[in-house]
Amino acid sequence: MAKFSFDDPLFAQFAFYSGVVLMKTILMSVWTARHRISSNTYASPEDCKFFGDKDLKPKYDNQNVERVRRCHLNDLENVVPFVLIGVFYVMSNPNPAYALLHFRIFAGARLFHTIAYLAPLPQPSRALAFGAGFLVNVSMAASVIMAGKY
Ligand SMILES: N[C@@H](CCC(=O)N[C@@H](CS)C(=O)NCC(=O)O)C(=O)O
Repeated sequence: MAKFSFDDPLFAQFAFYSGVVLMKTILMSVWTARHRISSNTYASPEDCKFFGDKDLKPKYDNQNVERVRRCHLNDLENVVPFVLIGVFYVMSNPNPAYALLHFRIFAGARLFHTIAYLAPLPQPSRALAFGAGFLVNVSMAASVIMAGKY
């Protein structure tokens, strides 16, 4: 069966979970914009002029906006590596059940990380969610390095 085709169940599962976490990451921009508009907090003079009144000045210290931005950045630090490593991981012929477990744990951990960050939930809930996703990425990267060693 051709690799990198949706006929390959492992690739289709990887694509599904990648799509979920990438969609979540993309939507963080919308969530940031929502907080910016509701609090009149814009980072650039032209945005202040366009969205606010003419005397509005740029602001960088709104706690809600900054929290969503940190959450978005954390997604970029973890979701982008997941998708990149995952491509090589799927090519390395992993055990399908074990691979699916990796994808599910990662997606669940990242969704929970967002809830924990935005709610916010008391620590160590966010740290545990980050740790679970991080370990999945490390495990997949280790498998890729082992499969690719020369
Ligand atoms: N870039 C991260 C690296 C460590 C990390 O990702 N920690 C997790 C668990 S505490 C986190 O949610 N950090 C908050 C953040 O990135 O804003 C940081 O500055 O904290």
